[in-house]
Amino acid sequence: MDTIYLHGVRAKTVIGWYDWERVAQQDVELDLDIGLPSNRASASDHLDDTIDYDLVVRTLRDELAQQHFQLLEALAEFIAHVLLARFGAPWTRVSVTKLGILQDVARVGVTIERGHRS
Ligand SMILES: Nc1nc2c(c(=O)[nH]1)N=C([C@H](O)[C@@H](O)CO)CN2
Repeated sequence: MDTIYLHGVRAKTVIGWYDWERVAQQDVELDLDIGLPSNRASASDHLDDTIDYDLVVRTLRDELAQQHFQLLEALAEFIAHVLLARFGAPWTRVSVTKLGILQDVARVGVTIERGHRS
């Protein structure tokens, strides 16, 4: 399966288990591997035959800015659902990272895989 990757995508959302985290948006970093429904674009050289990664980033930033989550797991699930249901990806691996939220821990995050990879 051919894939698109988008690594190090910054987005803003309300995310956190604790009340103090839910008063403002935080920056999160997304690492996305997105399976493509076909490899048609390799031959056709046409954007309509693939998943537009620019549209993926704009869609996710817009959606996340309007949502709120308690856990990184739920945020990752939401993103995976958008990629599978709205963009037609057959498979995705989604990593979501909080930056500098824990003392002396640079990055903490969650990775999930959804769909089927052929
Ligand atoms: N498995 C998880 N553990 C924790 C999460 C989470 O999203 N998944 N979140 C928190 C807090 O929100 C943390 O970011 C700040 O203390 C704690 N544990």
